[in-house]
Amino acid sequence: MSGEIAAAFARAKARGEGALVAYAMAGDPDLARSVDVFAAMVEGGADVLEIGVAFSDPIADGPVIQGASERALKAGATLQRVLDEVVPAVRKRCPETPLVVMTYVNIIMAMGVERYAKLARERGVSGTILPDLPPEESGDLRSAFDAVGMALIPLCAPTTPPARAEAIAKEGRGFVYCVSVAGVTGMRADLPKDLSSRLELVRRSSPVPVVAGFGISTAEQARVLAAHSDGVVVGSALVRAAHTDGPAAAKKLCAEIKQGLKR
Ligand SMILES: O=P(O)(O)OC[C@@H](O)[C@@H](O)c1c[nH]c2ccccc12
Repeated sequence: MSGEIAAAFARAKARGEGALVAYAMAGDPDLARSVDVFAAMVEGGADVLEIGVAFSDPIADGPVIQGASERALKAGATLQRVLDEVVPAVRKRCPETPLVVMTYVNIIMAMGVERYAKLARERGVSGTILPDLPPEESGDLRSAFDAVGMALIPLCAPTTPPARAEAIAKEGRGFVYCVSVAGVTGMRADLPKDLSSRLELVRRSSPVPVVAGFGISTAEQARVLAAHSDGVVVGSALVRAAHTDGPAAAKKLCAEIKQGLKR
């Protein structure tokens, strides 16, 4: 089950590196050119790609990703088109790299959970992240995704009580996503001091790799977090680099952050 994700983390570990989960928005600036961004990030060293599917009300997102979401919606990036056009194209150019879809529950419900699970898996998606999924509903989705061999990747927030974080970690699929700060996505100069201990706590209960995400944009931040996790997620900084200076800039930033992830 979602063996591709486990294999990617294992490959990074064998090289003595933390894994880089690199996020970009499918359809930013348009569907074809977003494929170039994903491929460039893999050339820069990204181990896992997180493919954003735009939603009109992205409550967990800060200004950078909100901007990307608006551009993607204008470019016509629906879930169906992302699965039909972006995922297969990225799959083809980056055959070794696991793909994870990140979107909001409404988008999945609109397609139908079972239909999404089947189609996404067929197209080569290894996991899905849904930040607004209520805990009561996660069991049903997890079962539907388990049935096709796709991971429902859980999130742990700074506000998640330790016992709850342990329970979430135990049910982890693919990897566990530890959100570093309460609030929305976006680059931050400082990350909370207790993040390392939260990561260690989750790691003790998790059968799958544990990554830190939200606010990370530099090699130095990655270096600090790599000591307490299996890797980091970088989103806004890559979205901004690609938007301002194109795919090559996103590739360069991935390579810099990978330097920081070397143990
Ligand atoms: O942008 P940041 O701060 O680097 O955070 C990662 C993030 O972009 C990506 O994982 C993501 C984008 N939108 C989200 C919404 C919720 C959780 C996670 C995400």
